Amino acid sequence: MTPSVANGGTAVTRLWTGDYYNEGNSSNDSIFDKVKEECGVFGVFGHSDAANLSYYGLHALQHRGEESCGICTSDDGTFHYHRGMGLVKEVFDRDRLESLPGDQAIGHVRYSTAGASRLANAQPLVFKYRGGDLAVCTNGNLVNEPGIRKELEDSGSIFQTTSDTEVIAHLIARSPKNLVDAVKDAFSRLIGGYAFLIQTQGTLIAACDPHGLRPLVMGRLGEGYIFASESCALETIGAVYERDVQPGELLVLDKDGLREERFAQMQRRAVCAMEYIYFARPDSDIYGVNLHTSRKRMGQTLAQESFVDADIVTGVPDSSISAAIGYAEQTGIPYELGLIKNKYTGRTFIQPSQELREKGVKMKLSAVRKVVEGKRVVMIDDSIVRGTTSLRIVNMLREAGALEVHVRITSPPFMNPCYYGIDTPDPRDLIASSKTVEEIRKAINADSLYFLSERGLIDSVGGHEDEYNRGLCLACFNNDYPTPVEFEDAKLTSCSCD
Ligand SMILES: O=P(O)(O)OC[C@H]1O[C@H](OP(=O)(O)OP(=O)(O)O)[C@H](O)[C@@H]1O
Ligand SMILES: NC(=O)CC[C@H](N)C(=O)O
Ligand code: SF4
Ligand SMILES: [Mg+2]
Repeated sequence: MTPSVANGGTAVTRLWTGDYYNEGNSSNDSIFDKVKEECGVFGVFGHSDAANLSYYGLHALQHRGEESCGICTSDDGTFHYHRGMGLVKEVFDRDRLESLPGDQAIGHVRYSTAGASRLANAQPLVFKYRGGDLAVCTNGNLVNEPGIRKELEDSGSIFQTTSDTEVIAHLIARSPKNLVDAVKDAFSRLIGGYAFLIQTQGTLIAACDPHGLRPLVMGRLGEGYIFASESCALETIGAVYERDVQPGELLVLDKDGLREERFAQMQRRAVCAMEYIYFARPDSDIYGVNLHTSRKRMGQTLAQESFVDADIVTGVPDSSISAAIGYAEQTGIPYELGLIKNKYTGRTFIQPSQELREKGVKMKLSAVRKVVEGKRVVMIDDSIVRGTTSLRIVNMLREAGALEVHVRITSPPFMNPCYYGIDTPDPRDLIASSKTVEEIRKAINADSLYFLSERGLIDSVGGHEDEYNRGLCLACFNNDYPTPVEFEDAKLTSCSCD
């Protein structure tokens, strides 16, 4: 699929690699080989240690984005900020944090989906406008951003970045209304999946898209308020979880305290299923559902749907360990540590060539020969995207002496691109888009292969009261996108919204 984007009557073609989604990155094709993490946001309001808390909060969210990070504080009406390429612990040190005073902050860890991975696009983005200072950061992706950007540029806007996040700042700055109404109007124009934090001197605003595609939680630390993409970041700084930011909701904090507002009615709720399957940390809860527990249930459900007689169950670390425990518990087959992940490998995707990438995977994972030798192994992983990881791991287990390797995947076949903040490869490279399950089994050299059913996935996540298929976004599996994703001649053409 090559979607196009409306633009006042002129169709703008959106390409999948290089052109729009990651302009400037196309030469480094290694970053397109996987479904990649998204971004993480973190915010503090009313706590004198805002920068340090943001540092620890972002560190807890590091798995959501390793390319760049930043923190912007507000101290008595003055903004202080720092952004850099790399990990939180590389970009910030004690001196740097001391240079960011204030009792208010927003921070970000980035994995780019729109706009190249470079310093200019690192977030929070910071601006001066007629209302003073303005900082914004987001996790997600704005599907109709190119059209809005074009419209703004045509009427004089000069963009500082190629990040989709910047349009919100322009929309706010151009509005004659007060800040909160300007923000509401701006959000009502955006289509996509997002969790936004917006800061001005004395105000912090948190908002979630009308479908709740991207998670955002609020907690309390003493008198202060904390926002984070995942609840694990609250736990890390000793904050107490209070609630999830609801789809279409706008939470406003200022000198008068917390105000709960809406910019849209909640539409079809569609929380990203991949958050539950893969992205979020197992110690996080999303909408009250713990990630480890739901992944364990996915393993149990997989076992009910596709039992196979074997000697050991092993999970691909780290994301599939919970599911492997569930599969083992359900079947009575012992769970074993058949695969080990090297903690120090880090960002394997930045290695440039295919050859080095393959070495990178070997650097990252190894089979434990003494555990798998002579055994029939059930190997659990969360997803097959291109199929390269599964093939390598199956071969690794065989080379270590496994007699049989049965692959069980805790998601349905990944067949369609994501438009909501997950970086997916070119749709033609998604192995399930062109191969049957049996063909994939052969391609990854497995003795058997089974993908968790959509029904099984929904039941395993649980906690979603909506009717079948209505509480989760499953579009990368079933092509049912909760928002329009194609724009042509100013007409929305692929709307599956209610
Ligand atoms: O079919 P593929 O294109 O190979 O992609 C699928 C793999 O990618 C992810 O792992 P990854 O190694 O990226 O990172 P992880 O260590 O966070 O699981 C995912 O967990 C699968 O294992
Ligand atoms: N992965 C994300 O959530 C990315 C946020 C935003 N679209 C960017 O590319 O900066
Ligand atoms: S398309 Fe897939 S990855 Fe994207 S939001 Fe929906 S479930 Fe998540
Ligand atoms: Mg993996």
